[in-house]
Amino acid sequence: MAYEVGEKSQAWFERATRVIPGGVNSPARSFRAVGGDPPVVMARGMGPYFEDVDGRRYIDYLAAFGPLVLGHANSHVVQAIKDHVDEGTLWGTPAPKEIELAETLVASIEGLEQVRFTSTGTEAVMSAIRLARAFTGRPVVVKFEGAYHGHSDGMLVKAGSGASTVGTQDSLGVPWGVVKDVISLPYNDIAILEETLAKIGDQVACVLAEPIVGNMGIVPPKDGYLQQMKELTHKAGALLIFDEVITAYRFHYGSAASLLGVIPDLYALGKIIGGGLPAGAYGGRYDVMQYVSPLGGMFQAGTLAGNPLSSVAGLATLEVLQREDPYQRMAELAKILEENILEIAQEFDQPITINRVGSAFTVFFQENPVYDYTTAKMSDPVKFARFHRLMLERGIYLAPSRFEAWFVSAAHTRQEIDKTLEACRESFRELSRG
Ligand SMILES: Cc1ncc(COP(=O)(O)O)c(C=O)c1O
Ligand SMILES: N[C@H](C=O)CCC(=O)O
Repeated sequence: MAYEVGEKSQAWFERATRVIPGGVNSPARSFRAVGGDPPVVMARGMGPYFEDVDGRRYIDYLAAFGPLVLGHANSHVVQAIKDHVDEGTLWGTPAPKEIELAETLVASIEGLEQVRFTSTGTEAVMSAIRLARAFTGRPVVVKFEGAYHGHSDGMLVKAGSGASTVGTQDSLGVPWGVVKDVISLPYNDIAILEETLAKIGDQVACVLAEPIVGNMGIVPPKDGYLQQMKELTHKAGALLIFDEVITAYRFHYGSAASLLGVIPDLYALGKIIGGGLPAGAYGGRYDVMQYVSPLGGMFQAGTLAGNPLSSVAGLATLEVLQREDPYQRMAELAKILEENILEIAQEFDQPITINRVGSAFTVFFQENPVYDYTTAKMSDPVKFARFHRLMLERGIYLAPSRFEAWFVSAAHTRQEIDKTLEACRESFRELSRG
């Protein structure tokens, strides 16, 4: 039985391709890496479910690429938005909700002494880098292959996520002048970082890392790696930036940095802090943040930054997370998926590796450990594409790329997990038949 995207999805997508390049507003949404377009066009989300425009239901593990830690349309978040929307949508002035959200972030993220809002994670990272360059007076950024830090020019060098599946690893339109000061190193290899900083450390403004990588699939740091990264970075006189756009509030009520015991100089934040509405933020050490305009000479701005509705949705999401503390339950459900998927794959002789941290994991279609971009790329793209389609056919929505995560949300229950495992069993059986 070959899966066919529904007729209404097809019709909507056909309309989309006429007016939107490739029919999608982010390449990560395209199905080109998993057997081709059209993708499914969604009509609504409720709890752990998606419903498409043809009325088909799916269990959702995309979580909109991370923000929806509470699942779709959480009643507390929706009510908070409704309660606030009559006051207006944007003011262009300081406003209570953005201040409350800033206070909440500062109180719960270790080392975040001040914070400035942006509208996206891309801007958050871009601004943190500019700030590090302003503070140190140095040009070079050291980042890691397969990490994704948004789509600002300098970050499209050996990037992961959508950039790695659509062949724009080094995007057209990015001038050499921008990327010549960006160095990409293999993740989890402390010797290479040490060598690099020994050679050119005095030109390095910052070392930028996803502390737990989410964009070549989930790849955790090796023991001691981040601590050594911090020591080497500081020895070179540079700043350490953690891009926690995915990881902040994903694994506990706070940053991954505090879970891992390594606090950076600056953070980039996004996704969960906007509760499903557009938001980003960067911040960290007080002395460094004094360089930000209008206090200091590092200019950064945004008409939509600190958007009242995003602030309200972010605050409501963080309130639920703090009050209900769903993290252990989410991690337990993800663990059940991990253990059973490994068993099922083995039963059908399908070599896979799973990297899981808490409620987020990636199934790599290869049997060796995955600890960097080179090993992540060994995941078989053809098998993943087939698996993706088989799961879709069985009502399970996975991100359409072998380099993304499955996110279990606070709305998932054992019932969805069991249905997912049934679908996995049938899908691996089909895969084993060739
Ligand atoms: C780690 C990380 N940094 C930055 C970004 C960019 O965020 P945005 O898509 O909100 O611009 C993303 C995801 O898109 C991300 O996963
Ligand atoms: N993996 C990316 C972010 O985490 C995907 C989001 C996007 O660019 O659409």
